[in-house]
Amino acid sequence: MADAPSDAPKSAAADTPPELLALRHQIDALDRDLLELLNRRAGLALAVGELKKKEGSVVFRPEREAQVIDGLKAVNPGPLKKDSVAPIWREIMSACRALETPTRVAYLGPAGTFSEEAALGFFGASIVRVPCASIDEVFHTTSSGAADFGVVPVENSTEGVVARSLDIFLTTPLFIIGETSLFVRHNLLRKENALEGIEVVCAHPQALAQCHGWLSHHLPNVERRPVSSNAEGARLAALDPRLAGIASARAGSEYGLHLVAPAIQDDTHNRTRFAIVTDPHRHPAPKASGHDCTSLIVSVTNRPGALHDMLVPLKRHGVSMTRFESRPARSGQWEYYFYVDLQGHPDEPHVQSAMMELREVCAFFKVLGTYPIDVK
Ligand SMILES: O=C(O)C(=O)C[C@]1(C(=O)O)C=C[C@@H](O)C=C1
Repeated sequence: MADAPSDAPKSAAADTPPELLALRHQIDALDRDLLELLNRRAGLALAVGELKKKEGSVVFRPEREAQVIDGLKAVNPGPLKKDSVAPIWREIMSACRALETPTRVAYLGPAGTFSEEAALGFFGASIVRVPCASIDEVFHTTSSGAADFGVVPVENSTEGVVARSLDIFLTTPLFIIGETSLFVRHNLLRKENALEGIEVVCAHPQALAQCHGWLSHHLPNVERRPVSSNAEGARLAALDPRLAGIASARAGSEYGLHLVAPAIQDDTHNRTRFAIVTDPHRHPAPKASGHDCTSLIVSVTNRPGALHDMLVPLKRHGVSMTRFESRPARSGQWEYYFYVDLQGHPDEPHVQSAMMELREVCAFFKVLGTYPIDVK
């Protein structure tokens, strides 16, 4: 006779093959060891925090965090992938940092923007989020002291520079202490799971431009409405079924929208680079980490050979230029500001000499910051 069905739920273990159970047992034991080790690490971070408080020095040390990650990647024996090291240790250091002091980070909000994702990617999740309504507000919130750091987009691999950020860099008292970049995957989001019936697509102008080809092909007669951020577009789409937004999948789940069409950006390798800014009166420039970048804005007077003269000191001292961007100076004279990234740190003698000579030939010379190159 068959057994009478029992109402009692079967224990998960009863169904699990013994081999799997044994492996999970080992994982559980290691997780407890890891937790113990992480707590010991957190205790040391707390002691570092006390020391820093006594000395009156700042908690966040981007160069130290970059060195910790670089060092671990170099000795990682696997099978954990090298690329997994940075995100794991960023979170560990974020949690340790939060024990020392809260880190308030301003970025272009609302919740669900790529800027928020960049902030979390750089600082880890243990931060106080300060979403702002515009790039201008991110700078303002950071310089007023309402946030310790600001995260602003500076360039996109499809669309080029983020002009507003570069223009503000010209006059802001803030400086750059870090950089991070993100793969930007745009998705069409909507309340209804269909393309039919969409009357307006709302997104940040950069996102509309990055999806121009897809929109022209699939929604040729639909209005494209620029809004302050992609997450704002998603928020609006959640309020009105005639609207669709273009934003991250995270923004879609944040606002309860269907992902009607995934990855609609024209360039599959679409990346955005962000700068991390802070107030130099409250935070010192990062020390040399061994893999650094120095960002400058310079201009030269409009005369034959001026640009060539600018490059000579870099060549003479063997300093690589990894970025060269021009923006009109708005003088009406066809004059330009050049946004230049140099490889290295001003504490390195060859970089210092090149910068001193460069300053001599420039009509305008501003150091935007020096910081560890993004470690992934
Ligand atoms: O080494 C320090 O200065 C610390 O405060 C510790 C620690 C870490 O967790 O490793 C935390 C925050 C800093 O940004 C750098 C590193």
